[in-house]
Amino acid sequence: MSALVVSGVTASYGAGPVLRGVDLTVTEGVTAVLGSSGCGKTTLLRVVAGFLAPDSGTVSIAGREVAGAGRAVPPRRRNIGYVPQEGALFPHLTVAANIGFGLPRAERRHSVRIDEMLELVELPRDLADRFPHQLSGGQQQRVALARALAARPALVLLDEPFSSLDAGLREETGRAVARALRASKAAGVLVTHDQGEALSLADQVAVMAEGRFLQIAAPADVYLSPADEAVAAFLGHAVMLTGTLGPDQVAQCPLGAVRARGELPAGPVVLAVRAEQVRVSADTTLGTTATVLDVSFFGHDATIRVRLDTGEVLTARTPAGAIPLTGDRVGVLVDGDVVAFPGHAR
Ligand SMILES: Nc1ncnc2c1ncn2[C@@H]1O[C@H](COP(=O)(O)OP(=O)(O)OP(=O)(O)O)[C@@H](O)[C@H]1O
Repeated sequence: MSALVVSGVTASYGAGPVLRGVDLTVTEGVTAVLGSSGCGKTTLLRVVAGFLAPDSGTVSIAGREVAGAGRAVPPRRRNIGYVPQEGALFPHLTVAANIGFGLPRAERRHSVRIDEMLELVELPRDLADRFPHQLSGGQQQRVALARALAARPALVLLDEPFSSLDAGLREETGRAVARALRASKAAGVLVTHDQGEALSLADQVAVMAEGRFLQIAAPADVYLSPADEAVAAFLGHAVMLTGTLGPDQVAQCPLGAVRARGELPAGPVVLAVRAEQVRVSADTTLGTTATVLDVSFFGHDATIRVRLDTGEVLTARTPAGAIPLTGDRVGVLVDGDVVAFPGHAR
């Protein structure tokens, strides 16, 4: 049985539609809803949680329809947990009382269940008597998840739960939260605009733009086989180049001859060139000549923005090493196959 089935959902706040026909099935594991700011991610969570009624479509949780034609099961009866952006723990309650708040009244004082939940989210038991302000941001988010999981929900909704944490803590907390969700057997829907977070933590990534899902697939599939140009451009910040594909699946484009991935008919194509596929060489006799516009050094690697002599601007991500300087003349090459889509005849 699916933990969540969203079918043909449209929703609005009175004005124009925000969700424009959304379908999503979550069976188990973590599903990341990934999209840029304002595309409707939080609105979808609100509809699933029962804080906003859909204008049309249905929502079923663990096999039971909770929203649809004339039906609106209230949030507390939906068998879901909710983890908001900044945990929203009750400041005047201890960790144990916060976690207990998610439990039926009879179970609230059972420290066994509270200990179990602390263990599940990988926090030491001696944190039970602390107050939220005595915890780090990452610990607070883990307690918020423990509270959400305490009542054994079928589904946990997480709305940008790591956005207030710094980079290192974010990764560590994200992994711990994903482990706890899997161990609890609750399915999770994680809303994020962070691609790395979505690709690394989720079993399924649902890419949203303007109130619709563009693609729902495993992380490697959305990255390596994007459904369309919009998904390709959004994930991995690909640069789109137009080209002409020959019968041998080799396309001629501003970067010279590049091999197109997949089987496309010969003719105009759009090529999605990812930064990690672009290589910059000090030897201008290699590849296509370009001028370095700027360099961003990140320690483990660097990104180099170049302008080809034909005018196109693209970004190369290279290991830190021989990094050129702004204004240098370089040769630009492409490594590996490039994702291609049918182009438009001009
Ligand atoms: N309470 C509201 N009343 C009116 N419009 C709203 C309300 N909440 C959100 N919106 C609008 O609905 C659209 C989608 O908002 P939503 O919060 O779902 O986006 P999001 O993808 O979660 O964005 P973010 O990543 O910035 O949180 C936006 O255009 C927003 O301005």
